[in-house]
Amino acid sequence: SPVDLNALLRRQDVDTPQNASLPNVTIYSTGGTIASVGTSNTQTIGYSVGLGVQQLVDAVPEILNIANIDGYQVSNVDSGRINSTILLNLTQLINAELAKETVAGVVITHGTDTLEETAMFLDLTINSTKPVVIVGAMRPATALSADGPLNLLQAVTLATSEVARGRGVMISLNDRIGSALYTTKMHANAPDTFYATEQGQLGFYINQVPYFYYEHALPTGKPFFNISGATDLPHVDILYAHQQANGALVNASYESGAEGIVFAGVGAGGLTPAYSLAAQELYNATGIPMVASHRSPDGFAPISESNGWIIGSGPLNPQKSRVMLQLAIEVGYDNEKIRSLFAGTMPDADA
Ligand SMILES: NC(=O)C[C@H](N)C(=O)O
Repeated sequence: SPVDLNALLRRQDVDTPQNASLPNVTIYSTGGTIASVGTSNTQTIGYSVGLGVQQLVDAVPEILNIANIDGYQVSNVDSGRINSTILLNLTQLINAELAKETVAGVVITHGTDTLEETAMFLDLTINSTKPVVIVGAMRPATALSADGPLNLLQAVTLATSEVARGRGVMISLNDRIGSALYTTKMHANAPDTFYATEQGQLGFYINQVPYFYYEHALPTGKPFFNISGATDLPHVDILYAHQQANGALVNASYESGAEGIVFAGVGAGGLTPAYSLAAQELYNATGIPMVASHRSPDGFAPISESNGWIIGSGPLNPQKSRVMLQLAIEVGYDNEKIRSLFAGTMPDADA
C-alpha cells in the first residue's frame, strides 16, 4: 500500500468483552459533532471535537449486546477538515477489513457537514457487499438530548444486519437509512437533517430494528473505482453559479491546479453567462473535464450530446459530482468516458 497506514493510524483495540456468539463490527472514528464536547449541557454550537472511539463506544454499553467492537481512530476533526489522505486511508482500511471473513460490517463516525462526500467516496471505492454505515450527530455528546449515542447504536445494528447487505454505503441518522448517492444534508442545525432527494430513503429504524422499503438494490449506474494505488486525489473545484457570477473564477481555479471543474448551476445546470464563456474558452484551450450540476438540491442536469464540451451531472448534486469526477480523473477516464459515467446515473439510461 502506498500509504503507510501504521505510521498514520493508531489501531485502538477498543477494550470490550468478546462474545463468540455475536458478529464483529469495526468502527472508524473521524471526529465531528458525534465526538464533540461542549462546556455545558445546553451548548449546541461552538463545541469542540474531543472524544475518541473508545469513549463513543463506552457511552453506549447496549452496543455490546449487538456486536463485538474493534475500532480505529482515523482522525479527530471537524468534517470540514476531512482530506484526501483521510479518505484514502479509510477506503484502504475498510476494504482490507471487509475482506476478513470474521467481520460482519463497518461503521464510520463522521461530522455531518461533509458526511455525504465521504459516503459518496467510500461508496465508489469499497468493493464489498457487507454493510458499510456512516453515522454522525447534530448535538454534541454533552448536550441534553444528544443524538449520537442512539445514532451509533442504530448504525452498529445496521452493520450486523443481513438485510443491509448489497446496498452500498448507507447514511444512517435520526432513524433514517439513506443511500450515499442520494442522501444530502438539508438542515444546518436541526437533528433531522439528512434527507434523500427524489430517489427516496432506503429504510427506517423501528425500535432500533432496521426495516428496508425495497429488496436489495443499488442506485442506477453506480460505478466502482479501484484506487488501491492512489496516494492523492485530483484537485477538482466547485464553482457556484448565481446572477452575475464572476467568470474570472474559472481561470483562477484552473491556474491554481484544478484538473476538473464542477459548476453548481442554476436550474437544470445553467452556468450563467460569464462562467459559460470562460468555461468554454478554458475547455477549448485545455480540454479539462467540466461538469454542470444543479444548485437546487433535487432534480437533474441533462447530459449534453457527446460533441458538447460540458457534461451534465444528471441527478448528482455538486458535492457528489465532484467526488465522482475526482475518481474518474484519478483512474484516467477521458471526457467521453466521464460523460458516459454521469449519463449512467440517469433513470432509464442505456448509455
Ligand atoms: N453535526 C456535525 O457533525 C457538524 C460538524 N461541524 C462537523 O461536520 O464536523
